Amino acid sequence: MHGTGNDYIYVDVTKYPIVTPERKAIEWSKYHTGIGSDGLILIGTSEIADFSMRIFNADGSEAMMCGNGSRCVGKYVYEYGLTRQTEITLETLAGIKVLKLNIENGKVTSVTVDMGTPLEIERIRLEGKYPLQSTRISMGNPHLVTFVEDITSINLSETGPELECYPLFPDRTNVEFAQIIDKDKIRMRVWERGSGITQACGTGACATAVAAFENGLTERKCEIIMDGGTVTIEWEQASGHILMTGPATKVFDGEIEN
Ligand SMILES: N[C@H](CCC[C@H](N)C(=O)O)C(=O)O
Repeated sequence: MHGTGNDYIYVDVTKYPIVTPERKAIEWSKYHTGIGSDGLILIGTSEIADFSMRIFNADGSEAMMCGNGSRCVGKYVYEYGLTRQTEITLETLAGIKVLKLNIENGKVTSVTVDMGTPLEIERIRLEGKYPLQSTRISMGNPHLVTFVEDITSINLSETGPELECYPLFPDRTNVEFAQIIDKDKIRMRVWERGSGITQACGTGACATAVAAFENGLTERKCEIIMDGGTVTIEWEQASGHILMTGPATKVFDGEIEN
């Protein structure tokens, strides 16, 4: 399944337990010898929510949260008959998220996720090879957002891995570059911690929207246009919560030796 092109392998571990998800994420994410994906997402039970989700990047590292993945989990549990609810709570390492499913003809076409509040927001000046004025934001997972005049001038393959491992981030970070198109429209590209350049990043879209508003560049609600598609982010003034709305798409079902 994918959310705006950010594709993961989804496994219902209540039916198909996976003993070494770190290893399987590496093995199955490979494009020529595996399935090919940005990582592996495990759907499970929860004592404190309707379902649980764990997300492993393509390098096997486990992350706290996956925005695009959470939308696809909502689609999965509804369309595979694990629930008839259209509002679902999902336990993640970044806390419980609330999903509102948008259903058309029995299919989940898009999902609105309450991503909670941004945990840390800090403007920082990077020194050295990339002297940048950036904003560090945690959505449960770490993000470094840098606004540029022309996003096509950024060589993400070169800058991404350098900034992912910048000394300020002991656990590495996701890296977003963004260009303001309008007060409610941002073009963003992402180098993801543990997966490299992906088509989109849900938590990264949230971080980008928060950084833009904090820097006075946009309104509280805006579209984040990424390589693989667009999500709508609203940072609610009353609750302080961030709402992310975007598509969820199933590509195929398959079987693989575990
Ligand atoms: N690479 C991220 C996890 C996946 C997040 C992203 N795919 C999303 O949609 O939020 C990290 O290590 O924090």
